[in-house]
Amino acid sequence: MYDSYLSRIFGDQADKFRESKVLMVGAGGIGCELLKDLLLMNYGEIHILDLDTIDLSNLNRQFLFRQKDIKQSKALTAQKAVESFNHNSKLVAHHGNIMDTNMFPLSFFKQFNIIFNALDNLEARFYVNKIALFTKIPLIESGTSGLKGQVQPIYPYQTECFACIPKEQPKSFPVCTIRSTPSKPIHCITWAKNFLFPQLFGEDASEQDKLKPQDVDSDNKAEIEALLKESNELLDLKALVMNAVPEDDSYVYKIIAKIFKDDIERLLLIETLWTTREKPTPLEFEETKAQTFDGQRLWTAAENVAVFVDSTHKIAQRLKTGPVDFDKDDEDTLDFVVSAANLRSHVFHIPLKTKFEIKQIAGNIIPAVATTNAIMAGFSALSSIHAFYNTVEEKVKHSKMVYDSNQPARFVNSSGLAPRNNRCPACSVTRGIITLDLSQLTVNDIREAIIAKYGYSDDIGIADGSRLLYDYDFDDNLETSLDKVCAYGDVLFITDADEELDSLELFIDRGDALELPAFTLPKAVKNTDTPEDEDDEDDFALEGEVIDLDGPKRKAEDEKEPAAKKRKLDASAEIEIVEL
Ligand SMILES: Nc1ncnc2c1ncn2[C@@H]1O[C@H](COP(=O)(O)OP(=O)(O)OP(=O)(O)O)[C@@H](O)[C@H]1O
Ligand SMILES: [Zn+2]
Repeated sequence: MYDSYLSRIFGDQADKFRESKVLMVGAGGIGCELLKDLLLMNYGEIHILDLDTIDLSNLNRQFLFRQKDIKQSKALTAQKAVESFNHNSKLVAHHGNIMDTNMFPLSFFKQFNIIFNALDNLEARFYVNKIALFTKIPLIESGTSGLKGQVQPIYPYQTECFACIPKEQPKSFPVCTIRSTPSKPIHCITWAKNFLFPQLFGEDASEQDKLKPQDVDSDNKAEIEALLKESNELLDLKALVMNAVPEDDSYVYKIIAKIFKDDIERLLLIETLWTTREKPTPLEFEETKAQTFDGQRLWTAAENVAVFVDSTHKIAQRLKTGPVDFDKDDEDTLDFVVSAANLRSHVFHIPLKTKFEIKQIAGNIIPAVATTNAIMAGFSALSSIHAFYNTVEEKVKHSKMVYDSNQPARFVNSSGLAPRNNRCPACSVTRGIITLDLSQLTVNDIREAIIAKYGYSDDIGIADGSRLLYDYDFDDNLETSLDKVCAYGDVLFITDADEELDSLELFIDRGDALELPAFTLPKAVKNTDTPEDEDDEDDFALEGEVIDLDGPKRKAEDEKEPAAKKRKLDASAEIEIVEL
């Protein structure tokens, strides 16, 4: 009966769902919705993969989970939760990190017809994108951020991949703004969370961590000296924290005096800093009772001192049993960041903020909206029907990118898929899978095999990720067994020193005998232009990020298509301090 509904909606395609195996990566906000949708489409086999366990804060929108499931695996719980639904799909749950190549080697991915991403970070998204390129499996990428959401079907090498359009970098501030001349609340919050907190409570601050002149990128000699003195004295204060005893919190006042008074007085001596800026006022304070206050209202300077003492002393005690990291949901660490940021704001005549406001900023919180997740999961599931057309041309022609905007006139928008960007660091490279037994071969064996297979000259470079294994001037490893220098799941990068043939990326997969992918390597494109974007998809350093898939960098072709302009995936911008 239900099958006939499906056939009415999807026609012949419905049969194909039943014969297909799909992988869903991420069983969070979008994943819970998507799993239900995939079941309703009667997919033959659905693999649910997530590395995490359920948290109380997930329950408001991840509707497959209940209070009793807290701390349980998301993947396994999601599977159990839907088992009771009326469905015909075979379900397989995997509790693990998608980037774990031991658990999920390339052969694991090869069994799927479609991969659905329902992830929340760039690193994993880039990784799955790369896997999709190696395996040529269609990938349906999705993401939401508050009311914004997006679904991008990716047909490897045919359409824009996840790395084709540069991603927006995390918001960053110059180190001098953070350390010497803040002018906005965010500068003070960043200072408290990313500088002061790790300095006082971070794990191995030691002599080696003392700031050296070369670490400070400023032309102002006096400023450099002040910063050096300031941060090296801070390490002495850390000793006070480490040696704190429960009954005595007086050391915290020494910390306050140094950070909010002495350091500020030192900064004031550098006249050049204040020619165009308002001068800070060193903090005058009295010792008060350590305590906390209601987080919805603004605290006075004296109240912030009381909270600073309370939270510092509590964290100091906790350090005795293990490291303490900043976490927006950890009251002590949040109180510390709130009071430290506010005291700094007070000193620099910047408006203070409530604990509630600072929690949003320091925790990079953009509230997740269950409805946006449900809508995008629905489009993600629906997009998969195009993957069943017979020809690539048809698949691409019918597929659409879907995204919403908060403009009431047109909440949901779509546009055709853009072709791949021939400058994309991920999909403009020739890629293949090499199968071999690492323990049976040396670097030289692989070097000779590659040269023979693709017609490179003798002068090639072989790197594993960013580590050089061989080049003309570096042959130390030639006789080294490959299992000493590579692992399954690594990617070998082959370059032609003569620049005759194109570079090549080979994904190392486990196998009995050496097998190299068969293709004719294109001639190298001698590119003399400055690349528009140096953003390497292998640069996995970004976490919690704003992804603006086609912000200002997007080029003319989309100018004609304003609907395709604003596409964001998630927007939990981690704040970074950069040196200018
Ligand atoms: N490398 C990875 N391997 C497997 N699962 C991952 C990986 N990275 C992220 N995930 C999972 O993707 C899901 C994304 O879901 P969602 O965006 O709702 O985040 P969340 O962690 O559940 O919620 P919040 O971030 O709001 O606390 C999470 O369940 C997360 O565990
Ligand atoms: Zn690409």
